Amino acid sequence: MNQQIQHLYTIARKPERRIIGLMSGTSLDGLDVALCHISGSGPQTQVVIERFATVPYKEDLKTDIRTIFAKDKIEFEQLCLLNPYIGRLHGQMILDCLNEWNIEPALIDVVASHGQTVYHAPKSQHRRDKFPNATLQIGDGDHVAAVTGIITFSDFRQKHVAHGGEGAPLAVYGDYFMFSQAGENRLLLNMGGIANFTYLPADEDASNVFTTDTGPGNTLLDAYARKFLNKAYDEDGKLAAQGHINADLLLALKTNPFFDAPFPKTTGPEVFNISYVEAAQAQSQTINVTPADLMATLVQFSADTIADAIRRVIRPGESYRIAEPRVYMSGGGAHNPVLTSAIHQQLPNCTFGHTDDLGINGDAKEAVLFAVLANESLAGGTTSFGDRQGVPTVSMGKVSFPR
Ligand SMILES: Nc1ncnc2c1ncn2[C@@H]1O[C@H](COP(=O)(O)OP(=O)(O)OP(=O)(O)O)[C@@H](O)[C@H]1O
Ligand SMILES: CC(=O)N[C@H]1[C@@H]2OC[C@@H](O2)[C@@H](O)[C@@H]1O[C@H](C)C(=O)O
Repeated sequence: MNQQIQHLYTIARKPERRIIGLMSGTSLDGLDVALCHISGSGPQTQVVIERFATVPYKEDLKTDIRTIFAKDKIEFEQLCLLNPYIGRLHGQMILDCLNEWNIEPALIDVVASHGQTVYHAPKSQHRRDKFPNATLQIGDGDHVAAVTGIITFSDFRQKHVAHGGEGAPLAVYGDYFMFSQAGENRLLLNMGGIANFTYLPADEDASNVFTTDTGPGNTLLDAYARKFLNKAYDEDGKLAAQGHINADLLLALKTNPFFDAPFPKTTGPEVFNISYVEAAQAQSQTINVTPADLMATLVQFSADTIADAIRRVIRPGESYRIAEPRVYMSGGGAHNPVLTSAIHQQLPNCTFGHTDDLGINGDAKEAVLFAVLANESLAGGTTSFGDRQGVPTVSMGKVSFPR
């Protein structure tokens, strides 16, 4: 037997694994690196985050990624070059973290690498009959494995697509395994570039669990922070707090079939970008709105579309009806007080917490998700989520051996 397969087999049989989960999201702020101790699998999964760091991306890397990121037309050479480049860079970032944490790479069982999404195209978006749902993540796992010497799981989303899903959100699996709690209706709301939530019913019935994107989280706020402030984001919503919501623009922003589509659904910056806002401004004759008013309106746009989606779950008479949900926030948007208080106002019947209250750092949650998915591929894979669309019972992640 190939020694590397023997090694993988040994790891799969361990009662507890040390897995590094990696996530580089749509905000392009950096690589989230979560070193997790994981035991059990499926609903018995137990995770302890041993270390966590966000390794910030340098400006030139962000610029390189933005040349192809969420763009319909790109230079193919750039895509081809970035694929190994990001893989190697992520590998090096892992080594740097381990060095800082004084942990030998040999003590890590596997790496679970999401890579960088460069284009997301569910069928509802591309609308080209003969093509399936599609999504593309780069930063090839072979390069991560070669640089770190650690077996690497990567490219998690393709199996989901292969079984009819949109390739996202995958949070449904990790959220159910880590956060489902009998007796409490929970909504796990993650606000990254794009916002999504997982519904976890109090009866823990897996066949009713799902995650859906709700639309923009921070992606438009960040785009205009770069434009107006020359900063990566509007820190603590300071600019937004100075503005007034423009009702006409807000209405135009909310006019998009994505918001009426059934759950679960996904989207990305391919749709919600500066051109989208400019089209809404033209349509609502609000091109002269001030930067502060635009920012205030965009925050309200994120808050309203998040709250509208959640209301569809909790409103009496709807099929997903639930009572007294507690909303646990995570992701960078949870640090924006203007955004969070707008959501609180929109959902007066919900109580609010943070995933940190449940033992998982909200900034690490998505990186932890990929560690959990790799753990599931190694040692689990039997939990069924029923026939609900978008939650196929599959093992995810392709294996790259270091040699
Ligand atoms: N103090 C703060 N004030 C305002 N916004 C903040 C603050 N801290 C973080 N953010 C926002 O959070 C973003 C980063 O969020 P996060 O890392 O969760 O996104 P991501 O994982 O890249 O996105 P996605 O989940 O869509 O893939 C920043 O770009 C910024 O918009
Ligand atoms: C295609 C893609 O990368 N989607 C991301 C993105 O970031 C948030 C939201 O959009 C979510 O659908 C997904 O990530 C999380 C980790 C998920 O799959 O659950």
